[in-house]
Amino acid sequence: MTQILQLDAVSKAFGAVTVADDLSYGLEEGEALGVLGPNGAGKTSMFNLITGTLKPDAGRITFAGDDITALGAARRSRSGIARSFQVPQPFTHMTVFENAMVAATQSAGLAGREAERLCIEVLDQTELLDKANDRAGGLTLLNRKRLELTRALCAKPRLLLLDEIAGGLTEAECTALIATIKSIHASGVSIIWIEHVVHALMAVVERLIVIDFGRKIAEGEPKAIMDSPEVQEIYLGIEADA
Ligand SMILES: Nc1ncnc2c1ncn2[C@@H]1O[C@H](COP(=O)(O)OP(=O)(O)OP(=O)(O)O)[C@@H](O)[C@H]1O
Repeated sequence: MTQILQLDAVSKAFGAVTVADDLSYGLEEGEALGVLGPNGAGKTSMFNLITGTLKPDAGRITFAGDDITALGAARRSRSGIARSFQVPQPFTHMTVFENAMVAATQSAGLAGREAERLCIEVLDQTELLDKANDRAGGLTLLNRKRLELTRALCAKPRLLLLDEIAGGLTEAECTALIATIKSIHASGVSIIWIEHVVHALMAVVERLIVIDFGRKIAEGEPKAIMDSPEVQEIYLGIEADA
C-alpha cells in the first residue's frame, strides 16, 4: 500500500494553548481514518495544518511522497487535498450546480464540458443531481452537507478531510449521509474524518485516533480504541458535550 499522508512530530501552539503536540501518524492511500477528541482538543487545527492554512511550529507533513510543510494552501489544494467545513460554506445565492462548478473550475482547474461532466458525476454520487438547479441557500441541512461534500469532491481530491459533517442531522439523515460517505470511500478517496457522532464514524472508518490537548492519546482498530478505559472516559465527555 502507498502512504498518502504522514505527519511527523508536528507541533503548534497559540500562546499557552497547544493544538498539536508532537503529533505523528500516517494514512494509507484509500484508507478511512476517524479522529475523536473533546472540544478544543485541536482537531480542526490539525486539518488547518494539513491544508496549509496554519503553519506548524515544528515537524513535517508529507503528502503523496512530497514534503508539503512549506507549501501554501492553494498548492496543497491543487495537489489533491480537499476539506469540508464544520459549518457549511456554500455560495448561498448560487445554485447547487453553480457551486459545484466553482469548485471544478477553481480547485480542479477544469473548464467547459470537462468541468460540467465532473460536476454531474459528483452530484450523482452525493445524491444532489435532482437539486442541481436549486438555490444553495434554500437546501435542507442534509443537502447542505451533501453540497459541502460535492464542493470538496469537485476539487478531485486524493485526500478528503471531513470536519464534523454528521452533526445536527436526524438519525435517518445521518444514515443517508453515512451511505454517501461509504460510497466516496469505496471510490478510492482517502478520508480523515473528525466526528463527535461516534456511531457514524464507526460505520465507515478502518482506524481511529484520539486527540486530547493536541496530543495523540490512542490509535488503532476502532472497536478496540472505543473499548479502552482512557478513551471511554473522554468518549463519555464527548457524549455529554455533543
Ligand atoms: N487561530 C487561533 N488563535 C488562537 N487560538 C486558536 C486558534 N485556532 C484555534 N485556537 C484554539 O485552539 C484550541 C483548539 O481548537 P480547535 O478548533 O482545533 O479544536 P477542536 O478539537 O476542533 O474543537 P471542536 O471539537 O470544538 O471543534 C481551542 O482552544 C481554540 O480556541
